[in-house]
Amino acid sequence: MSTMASLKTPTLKNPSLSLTSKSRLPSAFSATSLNNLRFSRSQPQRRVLIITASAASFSNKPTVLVAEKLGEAGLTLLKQFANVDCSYNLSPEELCTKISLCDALIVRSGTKVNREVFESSGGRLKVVGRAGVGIDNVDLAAATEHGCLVVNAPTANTVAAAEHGIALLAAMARNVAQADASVKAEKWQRNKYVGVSLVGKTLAILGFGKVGSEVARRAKGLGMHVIAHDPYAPADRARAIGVELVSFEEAIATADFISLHMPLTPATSKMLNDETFARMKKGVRIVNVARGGVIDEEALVRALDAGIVAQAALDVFTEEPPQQDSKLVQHERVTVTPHLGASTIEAQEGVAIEIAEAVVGALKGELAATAVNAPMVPAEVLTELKPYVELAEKLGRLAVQLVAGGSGVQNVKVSYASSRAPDDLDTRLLRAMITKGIIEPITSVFVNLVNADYTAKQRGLRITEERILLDGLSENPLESIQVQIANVESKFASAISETGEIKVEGRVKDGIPHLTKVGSFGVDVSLEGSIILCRQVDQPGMIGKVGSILGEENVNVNFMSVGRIAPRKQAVMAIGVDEQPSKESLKRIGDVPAIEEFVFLKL
Ligand SMILES: NC(=O)C1=CN([C@@H]2O[C@H](COP(=O)(O)OP(=O)(O)OC[C@H]3O[C@@H](n4cnc5c(N)ncnc54)[C@H](O)[C@@H]3O)[C@@H](O)[C@H]2O)C=CC1
Ligand SMILES: O=C(O)C(=O)COP(=O)(O)O
Repeated sequence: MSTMASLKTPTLKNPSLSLTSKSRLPSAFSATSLNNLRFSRSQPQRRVLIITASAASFSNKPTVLVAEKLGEAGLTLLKQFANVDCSYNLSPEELCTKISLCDALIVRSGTKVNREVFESSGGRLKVVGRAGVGIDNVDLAAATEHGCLVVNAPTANTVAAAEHGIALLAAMARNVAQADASVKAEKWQRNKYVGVSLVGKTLAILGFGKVGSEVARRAKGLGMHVIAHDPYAPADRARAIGVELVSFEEAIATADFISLHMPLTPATSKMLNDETFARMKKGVRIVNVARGGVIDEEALVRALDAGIVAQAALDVFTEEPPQQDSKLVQHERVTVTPHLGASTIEAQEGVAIEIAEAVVGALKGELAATAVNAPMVPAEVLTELKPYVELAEKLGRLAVQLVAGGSGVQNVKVSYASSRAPDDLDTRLLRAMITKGIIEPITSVFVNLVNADYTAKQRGLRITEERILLDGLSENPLESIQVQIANVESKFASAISETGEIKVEGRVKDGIPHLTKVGSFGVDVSLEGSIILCRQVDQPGMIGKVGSILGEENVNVNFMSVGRIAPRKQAVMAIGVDEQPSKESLKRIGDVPAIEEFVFLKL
């Protein structure tokens, strides 16, 4: 590595590096990333960047494909921001054809959003909104690989699902559906439909999350003894509603009724099977408003026929709709509904609003609070981290532009100096933005919070993080962020630190990100436009000379700062500019005799 490479280094070979990468993006919204700060302030340079990137499409509204019925309130919200295409009952082929014209897709449980959908989108699809909880119909791995955010609506249908669970429980215990069909068939079978009581019976809730705990609360009101199994549920939440958390074994062995409320995952798939049915209390009754796949349906038929399971009430099925001749559906002791758990007027309005807000927010570039395949960061933390998110991306962007052509970037070290305890500072967001800043200027890949780690890994980029714990208490989550790129040469030799890495450091001042160190030189320039870094022999009049070259071309200088080793020795001058200087002006700056090297960096 040469630490004194190329005195009088020429200007950046391709000063429009980051523009070029953006202009390859298929949609204007790709350019917004998950960080909308660049649109929020009046920063001429950045506005130019976006407009140049995709002038035509930026003026257009994004297109949202709503592939399943969504409440009116949600549609109204969407229409204020986007072109909304409500196309229900699309075949998989039709969905794949349409998707390349869409920036967002909203589905419920009836649409399979598989890998083909993401591949067919040609990179345009930026958000999939699941208007409900379960995301087992969305291929999350494929979404993440394609940088597509998946958001859901996790809370608005909780009560509806819990109420349906209770409805099924009571209807099953008293044979309501069977008796209803019998009366309508002009029979009057009072002895046949004698039921069982709920009071005093043990109900085991499997999956003590949002729905499970609401079912528990209601079942307690019915006088049931409620136990629950959930490996991840906090015991105090269970205790608070008088529910005992027990092992899976104890739950299934002691329950008179079992109600399922876990997500469908590889771990929960066919959790109830021949083996587990065999360990249940004879005559157990089962309710499933979670997902059909958590039960081995053929095993359930066997358990019903063997009398192990007395009755089942099912809202969900492995295949939806199930086959007409399904033994399970047709079984006399099975009550079925067509996936109605979330289907109340109230829940559907709530879900529609929840998902519309999440999708619009994501399209605007805001960080989603209900992201499924990206870190979920609480809103208050997001607000606090916002300027640091911008700082992180810009430091990454600056650091990579300092790398000399031909040196592959592989090892990046990020140091966060903070007085917060490590648990109090979530750096995933910052790491993702540094990754974005590093990768985007040198590739055509679009990086966001969703695919940052995946993209870094794909490209062999290793990002290690270090926490520097500062003494004392500070209101700021972070004091500074430092980005170092190891084992590379720099086109601006002064950016190489004493230890041989390219080093840039920054901090947030009054809500604005600042560059505070380049190599071993302290500087102070706000990261708001682009930057010219010059190394010079420290002497009076330098700021004036460079300033007047830029002034002649009407390039507005927003900040200048000089960091020197010692008076009249070497110094690094950082100049923040609002407009991009012409090549001629940059050359004239390079020709100033005292300037030993310089570089122009786009933010
Ligand atoms: N039928 C319908 O229309 C509706 C169905 N649902 C389904 O209900 C289920 C629960 O939804 P929410 O309560 O909102 O989700 P949630 O995420 O709040 O709760 C799920 C709970 O399951 C637990 N869990 C995970 N693995 C488990 C395992 N191996 N054993 C036991 N528990 C386990 C989790 O720790 C979590 O506490 C989901 O599958 C969802 O898709 C939700 C709404 C409507
Ligand atoms: O939210 C869920 O997980 C549900 O199962 C509800 O599904 P739906 O939106 O009614 O197709």
